[in-house]
Amino acid sequence: MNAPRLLPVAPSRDVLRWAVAQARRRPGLLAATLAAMGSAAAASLAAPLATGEIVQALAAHRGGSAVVWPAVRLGVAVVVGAGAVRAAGRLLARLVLPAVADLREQVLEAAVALPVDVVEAGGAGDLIARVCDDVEQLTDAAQNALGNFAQAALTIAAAFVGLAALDWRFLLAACLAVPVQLWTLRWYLRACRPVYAAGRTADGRRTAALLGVFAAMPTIRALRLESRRLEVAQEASLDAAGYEFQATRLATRFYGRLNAAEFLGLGAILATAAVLIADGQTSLGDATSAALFFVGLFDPINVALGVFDDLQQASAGLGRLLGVVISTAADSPSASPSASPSPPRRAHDADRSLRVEDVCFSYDPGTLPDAVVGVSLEVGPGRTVAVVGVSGSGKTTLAGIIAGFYRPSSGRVHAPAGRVALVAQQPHVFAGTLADNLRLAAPDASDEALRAALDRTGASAWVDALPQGSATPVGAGGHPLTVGQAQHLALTRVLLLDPAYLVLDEATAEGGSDAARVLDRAATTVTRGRAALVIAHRLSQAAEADHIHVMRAGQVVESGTHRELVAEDGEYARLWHVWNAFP
Ligand SMILES: Nc1ncnc2c1ncn2[C@@H]1O[C@H](COP(=O)(O)OP(=O)(O)OP(=O)(O)O)[C@@H](O)[C@H]1O
Repeated sequence: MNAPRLLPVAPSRDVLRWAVAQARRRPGLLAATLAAMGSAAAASLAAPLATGEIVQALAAHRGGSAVVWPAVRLGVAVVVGAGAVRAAGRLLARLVLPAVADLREQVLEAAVALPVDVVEAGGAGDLIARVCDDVEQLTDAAQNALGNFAQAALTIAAAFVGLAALDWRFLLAACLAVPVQLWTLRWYLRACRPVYAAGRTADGRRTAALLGVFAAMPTIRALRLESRRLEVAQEASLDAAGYEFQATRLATRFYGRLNAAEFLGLGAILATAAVLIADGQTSLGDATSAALFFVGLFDPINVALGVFDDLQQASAGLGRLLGVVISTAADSPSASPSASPSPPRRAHDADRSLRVEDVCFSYDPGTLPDAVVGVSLEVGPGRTVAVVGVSGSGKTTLAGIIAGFYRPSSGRVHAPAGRVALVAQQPHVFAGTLADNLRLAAPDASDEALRAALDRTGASAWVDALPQGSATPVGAGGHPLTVGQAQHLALTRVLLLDPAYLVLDEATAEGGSDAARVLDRAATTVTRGRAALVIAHRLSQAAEADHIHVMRAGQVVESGTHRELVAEDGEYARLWHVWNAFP
């Protein structure tokens, strides 16, 4: 079995660039957030200083009145600090959550635009893990870890300033802990990075394995493959759980080493205090404040280093999310079917034709032969070109390539006037009302516009007969639609979308005879005025087209008008005679 080709991950510099760009978009909010965090950090200095003064007053037996003012300052510092922390949390949420929401939308948009073969190559699990788990992780980190980290960093900086202000030797003593902390952090980051990266990938594989079991349930049951498939899913789950176990073990060792650093630093400060007090170079109050500054560092340091866990994972997730956006921008033919930048639009420009140039495609290069081999064709504005051929000749694959679902392995599709819309053989009906299904193409369309489109394609007759007309729920769990009705709906949606290019893949093939005539008329209405490529199953459709290409084994073997091809007496003529004998 081929290993899945997972979607790319954006490099760290792109992640950083994205984060900086987001911060720059809201400079006022960023400044207010930093100001609130700074106030909270400053307030955290006041409490140890006031406590030191109280200790000094009590030690010097200065009486109860000497402790009142420091006690008041202590109370004010606590209240102001708490208020500033709350304000900073709210401001930070307003700063980062919209950015995460924007990214989520971009990723969803990009995921929908990804070529089908790219999604299939990585397994749908990879994409789902990114769109669900990574977004959740990033939102969580944006709400908690980021704020906690920034606040802790400012509090640490403030405490070091406080220590230096009391006596530079206290600062020096506290700094003894720093090399151990930095070494611990360096060790931890090096050790946990590959574990987290592998863990996220294993999560993706686990999701893919579980999805595989659910998607193939009938086949699994029919072939009695339950135990084998469960084994595969179990292996993937154990693999993912193994990485979580490794991460927990690393975190435990990490906190153990931090405790050792704290012990070292506090011991050094107390020893320094003892020497300085004995020499009369510092007071008991200042020594108390210094010790409290250092003890006050325990929490923020643990928080700052500890949330690296979350920030690391969020940054890995961000890289994976940006990877989806980047890969779509770089690869997706559906975002722009042309490999080269589109020239500016020019009305009535002869160069607005849909051009397919020497396109090849294989569903599994190296294993399967090309399903489309060196196909070239052109569809001018307002023209209808038909593609015909026996089953398996490559028509549907060609339609998928032109619509941007598959990336050609060579050659290119050039669609200079905009996107290519596809009406597939079996269009999907989305869960929602029938009107919702139409509004997918035109979210702002009024009820009147929907009605006009339904009238034009002739679908209003059966839509009005539905229990609640266009407000009838359809799709999964809703009113069932026939394949013909789903195609009719898809054709109506094309009118609302109004694309320059249209590919109809046997859109009318499934209809019964009366329904087929209605759908044929709808198809004619919809293709009018566009460059339309019709994958024609019914040769009566092909006969009306401006030009016809005949495919065999992935190649175009004949081209011409209906009249020319019948006269040529080749493959098309043979198909046409068979069609007339057994329409
Ligand atoms: N998802 C797929 N994976 C692998 N091979 C595929 C896949 N889909 C189609 N093929 C193969 O590609 C070739 C072209 O198939 P395609 O469906 O494009 O032909 P078609 O002319 O549209 O056939 P039909 O008229 O029956 O829909 C066939 O050999 C088919 O078996």
